[in-house]
Amino acid sequence: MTGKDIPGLEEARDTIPAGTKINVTFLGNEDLDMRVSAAKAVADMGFVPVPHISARRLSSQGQLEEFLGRLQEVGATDHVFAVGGDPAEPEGPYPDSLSVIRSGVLQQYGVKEVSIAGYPEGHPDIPSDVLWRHLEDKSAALKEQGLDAVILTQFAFDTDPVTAWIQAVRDRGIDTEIRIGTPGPAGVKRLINFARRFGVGANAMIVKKYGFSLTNLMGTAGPDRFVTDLAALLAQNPASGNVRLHFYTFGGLLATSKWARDYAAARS
Ligand SMILES: NC(=O)C1=CN([C@@H]2O[C@H](COP(=O)(O)OP(=O)(O)OC[C@H]3O[C@@H](n4cnc5c(N)ncnc54)[C@H](O)[C@@H]3O)[C@@H](O)[C@H]2O)C=CC1
Ligand SMILES: Nc1nc(=O)c2c([nH]1)NC[C@@H]1CN(c3ccc(C(=O)N[C@@H](CCC(=O)O)C(=O)O)cc3)CN21
Repeated sequence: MTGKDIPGLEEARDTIPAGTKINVTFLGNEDLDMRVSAAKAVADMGFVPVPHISARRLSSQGQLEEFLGRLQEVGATDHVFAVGGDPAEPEGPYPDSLSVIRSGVLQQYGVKEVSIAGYPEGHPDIPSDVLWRHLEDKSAALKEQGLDAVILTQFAFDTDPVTAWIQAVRDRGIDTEIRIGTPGPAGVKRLINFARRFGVGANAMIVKKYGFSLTNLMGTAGPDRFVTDLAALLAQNPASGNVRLHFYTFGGLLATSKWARDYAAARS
């Protein structure tokens, strides 16, 4: 959820299982108060907040500590997502999430588990060898610091790069839990726009397999086939290890939570 989504969370709360992790983004158009209020709302409703920390958006160590201090007051520091951040140039002392992890500041505010980003299709502005080196270095740094790690991926519409990437992570000896970024049901136009913005593959072939068409932007699309296909592919390969889903709620929290509830119910 974003800092603006507290009403959406209230609307969806009865549809989300207690204890569900809910991430709170660190967007440039939101401020500290909004991020802390959203994390507090998540905790107050019986869910587990995972606030995002965007390294390149931090102007100083003081700002990082102020954010973590405020989050700790509302019981929202057990889990965080440490990510680089989209600014082309760092706004302060942290050029990447590795430098936030290595600062040692996280533990001082009660952080126990850190999720880090994964890119099954790479990143438009970061070379692939740099991404892999940072994934390995972050995994090692978290181990050294005694912090639990989770890898949370960019969303995708195509299961092929996702399964190949999971294999590549395991081949590097990284056995961390992986959460595959999965778009919750949302308007097709919105899905395509977000995919473009973040460099996620969405050509005609990919989206046809996923379940929508580039020539009809009117409807909505959910991850039914994506999740069903992914589950089947992972079941064929036990070396995939611990792989779960992370939903991006581009179409709102309620639409995603209803989708997940109904999908699970249909299979139980
Ligand atoms: N996967 C997700 O859900 C999200 C991803 N992102 C974006 O993904 C990007 C990378 O994040 P991480 O994997 O945590 O990287 P990272 O912090 O581990 O950094 C890896 C390397 O990429 C460089 N780098 C990081 N962000 C950059 C940028 N915006 N432009 C140019 N170089 C950059 C760093 O200097 C470093 O060398 C960032 O742009 C981040 O904002 C942001 C929010 C959510
Ligand atoms: N490279 C990268 N940077 C990101 O910031 C990012 C990713 N990848 N991958 C997906 C996640 C999810 N993100 C987001 C970002 C914005 C909204 C959102 O609802 N933004 C609006 C509405 C704007 C719109 O409609 O375009 C807002 O009110 O801020 C949701 C998820 C950001 N994320």
